[in-house]
Amino acid sequence: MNASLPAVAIIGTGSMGGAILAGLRAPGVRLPGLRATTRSEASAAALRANGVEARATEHDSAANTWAVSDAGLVLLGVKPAQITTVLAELAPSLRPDALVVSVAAGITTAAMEDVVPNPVVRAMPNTPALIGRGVTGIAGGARATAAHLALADDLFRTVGTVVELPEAQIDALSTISGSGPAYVFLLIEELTRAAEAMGFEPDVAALLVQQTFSGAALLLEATGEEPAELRRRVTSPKGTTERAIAVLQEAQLATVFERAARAAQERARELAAGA
Ligand SMILES: NC(=O)C1=CN([C@@H]2O[C@H](COP(=O)(O)OP(=O)(O)OC[C@H]3O[C@@H](n4cnc5c(N)ncnc54)[C@H](O)[C@@H]3O)[C@@H](O)[C@H]2O)C=CC1
Ligand SMILES: O=C(O)[C@@H]1CCC=N1
Repeated sequence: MNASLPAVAIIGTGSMGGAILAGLRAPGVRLPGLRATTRSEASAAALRANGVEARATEHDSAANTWAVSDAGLVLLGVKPAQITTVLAELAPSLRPDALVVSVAAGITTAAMEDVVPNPVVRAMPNTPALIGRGVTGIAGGARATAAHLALADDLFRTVGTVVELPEAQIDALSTISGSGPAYVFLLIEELTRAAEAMGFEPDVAALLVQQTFSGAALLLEATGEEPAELRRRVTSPKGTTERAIAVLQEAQLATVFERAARAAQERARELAAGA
């Protein structure tokens, strides 16, 4: 990945902020500065041990303002409930031309624009970003120009694929790809449990299931075939898979994911309302 970015500040370097930090430190990404903050001193120390300029907010009330003072791009990786408070804290120290990018679920660009005069982009990445295989939806707020969206696109392309879409669709995207890795891991957990119930030792069960998931995902990617066609090739007529698929379909698998996604979307609306 080749990208040239302005100085970046990551405010809240946890699972998601940390994944993006890793992308920014990949070979081929050029940026004049990178500063990161976390709440706890222990995690800031871990970042520093890894060569990152980092400070913690717990005993250092200037940590966040220090991080953003020279930044042209400010990534907010704190929890949704903290976004407006943290932005209000940053406001006096933000460069007027700095682009603010938030990955917080539910929090709209309008809510952030009420707190700072800067351009704002809302983004929804997912955790495979940690290995450069994320997919991120991005949407610009009222002050974001095409150049700001291009900058956000460059940022998230360091950790995978980027999709630009209207902000009204970001919550929906979050229910599919933002939360999606958790759905996949739940399926892996449950199939592993089934393998153990069939008598396999836990390590063998884990190996069988993990290789099956990663093999199937890679097969889908490598062949470019439709998943339904790949499933058909496993499901021999009158064979064993057919029986298993019938049981899964009886369990209303066809609707359960839509219901799950709608529940996640409702929670995003609650987060937007501050609940
Ligand atoms: N985990 C995921 O799969 C995804 C998370 N998100 C969003 O990412 C955001 C963070 O979520 P996670 O990374 O999962 O949480 P996390 O708890 O791992 O990270 C939050 C980070 O913020 C730091 N922090 C807390 N208060 C702070 C402050 N005042 N100043 C600076 N840093 C502070 C914490 O020390 C921690 O490092 C949330 O808004 C979430 O909606 C978005 C997409 C996917
Ligand atoms: O669960 C959450 O709220 C965040 C947003 C999408 C994935 N994790």
